[in-house]
Amino acid sequence: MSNSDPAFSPDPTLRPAPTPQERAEVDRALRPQALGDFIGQAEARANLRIFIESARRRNEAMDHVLFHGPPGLGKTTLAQIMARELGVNFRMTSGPVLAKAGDLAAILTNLEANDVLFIDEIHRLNPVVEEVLYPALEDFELDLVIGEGPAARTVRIELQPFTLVGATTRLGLLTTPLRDRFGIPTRLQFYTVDELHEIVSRNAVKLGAPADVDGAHEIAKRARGTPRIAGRLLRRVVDFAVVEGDGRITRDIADNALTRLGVDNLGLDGADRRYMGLMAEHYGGGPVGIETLSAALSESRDALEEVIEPYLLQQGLIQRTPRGRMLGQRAWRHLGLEAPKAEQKTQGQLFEG
Ligand SMILES: Nc1ncnc2c1ncn2[C@@H]1O[C@H](COP(=O)(O)OP(=O)(O)OP(=O)(O)O)[C@@H](O)[C@H]1O
Ligand SMILES: [Mg+2]
Repeated sequence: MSNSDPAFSPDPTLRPAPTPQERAEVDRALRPQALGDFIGQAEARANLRIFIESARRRNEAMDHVLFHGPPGLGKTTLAQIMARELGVNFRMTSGPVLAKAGDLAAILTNLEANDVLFIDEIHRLNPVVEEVLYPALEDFELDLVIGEGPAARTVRIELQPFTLVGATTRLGLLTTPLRDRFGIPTRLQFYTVDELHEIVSRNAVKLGAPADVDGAHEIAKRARGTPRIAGRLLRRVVDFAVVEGDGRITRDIADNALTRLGVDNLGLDGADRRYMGLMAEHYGGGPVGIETLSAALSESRDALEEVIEPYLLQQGLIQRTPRGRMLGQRAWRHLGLEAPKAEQKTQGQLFEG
């Protein structure tokens, strides 16, 4: 519709489908590399900038950082950016991968001074490994037990100072002692539509399919506040733009593509609508327990709590109450259903008490 938009520089070249390797390269190309390229999370970014600069000037390891928040908001990306800005190596592992204390010891003893060690899914660390981590975080020391039975002895190993960056989608599952050892706990927030708009516009150019203002807006507003989803939707819209349009992303192309992919005008997909539809149709809008929803939807409780619910909560589509989940008024409207009278009464009572 806005072919005359100045931000619009058409590149109608048809290109062959990318190989998986090319896709990985695109992923790398889309990941912001410097703090200055990272859009959104203004507060976290401003603070990190100070802490990074201070650590650099003092030539010290930066304090340990914990990133928490829903998937796809940029935890891994920020950890990589931190290492790059600090000018140190980036080592990456994850909670479930570190099965034995020795696995962690091997990584820690190989770190160079001030390196960043990133542990993804840190809430899934084995308790034995976690014990080993405590003195490493506090005093840069490892206490390792060598041998077994009566011959067992403890050796203390000095480590280079390092920065642990932990990431988790489930802050509540972290033990208190582990949580307390992070000097810089940082919660990542859902992105605003304007922030996602900026991300989509930049990435569209990098993908060779520029988006006009309305096209980028349409994708941004349907990306569930999440850059990873924005990236995924953008790629699919590019496919439609290339095959059914002239390679440029307009509002019509984006709207048509996203609707055909089952992403509605709030950005909800089939899984979100199934969740809300079940609550409306079978449980009168709740309250209904998470275990019941999990069984009825054949989705793990974790998937519901980590992936589906955060955005629905943020959008006021559902509420969490002591007695279970409830559908909000907005969800009833979105589903095109009438909220039962009783539902309103229960809600009133819950919020009074
Ligand atoms: N601020 C941002 N600007 C542009 N792109 C971003 C931004 N944040 C994240 N992305 C992109 O979104 C995708 C997901 O980011 P990332 O892998 O860092 O998320 P995450 O929080 O680590 O997710 P998970 O919890 O699933 O590990 C990446 O492709 C990344 O390039
Ligand atoms: Mg990650």
